[in-house]
Amino acid sequence: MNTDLATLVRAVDFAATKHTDQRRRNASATPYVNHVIGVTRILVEAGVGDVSVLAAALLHDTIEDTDTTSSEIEHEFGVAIRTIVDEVTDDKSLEKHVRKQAQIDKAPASSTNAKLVKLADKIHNLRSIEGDPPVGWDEKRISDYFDWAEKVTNGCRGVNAHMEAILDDLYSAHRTKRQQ
Ligand SMILES: Nc1nc2c(ncn2[C@@H]2O[C@H](COP(=O)(O)OP(=O)(O)O)[C@@H](OP(=O)(O)OP(=O)(O)O)[C@H]2O)c(=O)[nH]1
Ligand SMILES: [Mn+2]
Repeated sequence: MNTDLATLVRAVDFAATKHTDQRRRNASATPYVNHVIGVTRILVEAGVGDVSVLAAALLHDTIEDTDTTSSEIEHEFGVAIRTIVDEVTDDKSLEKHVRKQAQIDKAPASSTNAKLVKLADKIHNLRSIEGDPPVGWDEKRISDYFDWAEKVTNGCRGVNAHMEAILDDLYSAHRTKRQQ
């Protein structure tokens, strides 16, 4: 089999297995793996064809949200993919506000590949917040997430015009809605 295709299938299977007991926090408790598959689809539709970036997108929440370790990713998928996943992994031992600020601060110096995954991750989260928000999120929490995401994605600009245009539309639609 084509090795790129094999890597992607192994990554989707690895992600589905690792996230198997996790659900999104929306009312219908969507399987968590739908998020990482959706993020990867956004990249493909934005013209990203690098298999390392697409596999890293499939794996991007495994270290942060499951028992997966960085060395396990390296062992299974190699150093290039491990490096991208590490770059988009938050340090969960930090307090939430410190962790959120760190994403803003670290974004501009991230690699192009990590920026691509971050842009797609934020697009997927913002779209799902608008259409099917996490249970208990009021308008203020939603607006705060939009404001924070904009700061992070502003630090990731210059790597993909298609995703940046999607984000511009999401932020401007949200601003219009907020003013109503
Ligand atoms: N929009 C949305 N998000 C959900 C849902 N269920 C789980 N999440 C996850 O929650 C995170 C956003 O919620 P926050 O309250 O800001 O963050 P926290 O979980 O890290 O504390 C995202 O993590 P992340 O993907 O690691 O990205 P990031 O936002 O931390 O960069 C997102 O994937 C859902 O139903 N809708
Ligand atoms: Mn994510």
